[in-house]
Amino acid sequence: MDQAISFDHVTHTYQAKTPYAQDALNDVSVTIAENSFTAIIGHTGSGKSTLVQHINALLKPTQGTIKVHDKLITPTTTNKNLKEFRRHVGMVFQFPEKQLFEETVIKDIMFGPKNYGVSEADAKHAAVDAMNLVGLDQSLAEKSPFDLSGGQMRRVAIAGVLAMRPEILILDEPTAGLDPQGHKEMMTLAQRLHDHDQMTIILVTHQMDDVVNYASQVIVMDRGKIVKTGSPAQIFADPEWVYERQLNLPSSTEFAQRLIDAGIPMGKLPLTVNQLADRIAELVAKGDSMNE
Ligand SMILES: Nc1ncnc2c1ncn2[C@@H]1O[C@H](COP(=O)(O)OP(=O)(O)OP(=O)(O)O)[C@@H](O)[C@H]1O
Repeated sequence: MDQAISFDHVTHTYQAKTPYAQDALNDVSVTIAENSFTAIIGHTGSGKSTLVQHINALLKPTQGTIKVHDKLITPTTTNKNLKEFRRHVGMVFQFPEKQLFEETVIKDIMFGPKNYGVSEADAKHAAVDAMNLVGLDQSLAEKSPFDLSGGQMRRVAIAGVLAMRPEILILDEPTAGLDPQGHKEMMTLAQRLHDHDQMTIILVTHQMDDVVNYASQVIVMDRGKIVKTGSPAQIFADPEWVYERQLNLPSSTEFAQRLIDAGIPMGKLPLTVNQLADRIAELVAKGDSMNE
C-alpha cells in the first residue's frame, strides 16, 4: 500500500525555549498507509493528540518533517498556503459539538465548503450528502443544532468536516461521552467511511475493544515516543507488555487471560467476542469428546 503519511524524526516541544519547555514528541518516525484504518493508543499525556495535529499542520514540528501525500511540513512551514492542503485532511477534535455555532444544522455543515469559496448551491449539495453519510435525517436540516441530542450534535460536527470531502479523516476520541448506542453508531460510521468511501481513518482512542473491532494497524505511544506498531494481534499478543505501558487489554483478551491464569489452555489469545466464543466452543467440544 502507498504511504499517505510519513513522520521523519519528528520532535515537538511545547513552549520551546522557556523554562516550561516539554518534548511531547521525541524523535518520532512512522508511516501510515493510504486507505488504512489506524488506531493510535497510549496512556494519557503520551502524545497522541500532539501527533495527529501535525497531520494537518495545525502543529508544526520543532525538528523533523512530515509528508502527507505530496505536502512536506517542516519546522519553517507557515500557515500561508495551507488552506487547500487542509481540505484533504479532516480533523474531528474531542467533543467537536462544542464548535457548532450556526443557527441551523444545514448552515453549520455548509460553513466549511463556503469558506473554501464553493457556491451556495454546491455547498448545500455537499452538506446534504454529508448529512446522509452520518445518518442525519434531512428533516433536521433547518433545526438549530443546539436543539439536538448530544449524539446528533456530534454527527452534525462530523458532517461539517465530511462536507469538505477529505481523503484522510482524523478522529480524536470520537466516542467520548456517548452512550453505548451512540458509540456503536460512531464506530460504524468510521468503518463505513473507511470501507465504502475509501478514506484513510486515524483513530485516537482509549477503547481497546474499538481497536480490535475496527482498526487494521495500531501505533502505540509512550512518553512522546512510538514504542510499537503492528496489527492488533501483534500489539496484544504480549499482555505483560501492554500492562507495562499502562494500557488495557481488549475485554475478550483479558477474559481469556484470566482463564489461562486459572489453568485453562486457551491457545492463541482471542481479541474479539467472536474469537473468544469460538475458542470456548472448541474447548467445550473437545471436553465433550473426551467424556464420550
Ligand atoms: N498546548 C500545550 N502546551 C503545553 N503542553 C502541552 C500542550 N498540549 C499538550 N501538552 C503536553 O504534551 C504532552 C502530550 O500531550 P497530548 O495531549 O498530545 O497527549 P495525549 O496522549 O493525547 O493525552 P490524552 O490521552 O490525555 O488526550 C502532555 O504532557 C501534555 O501535558
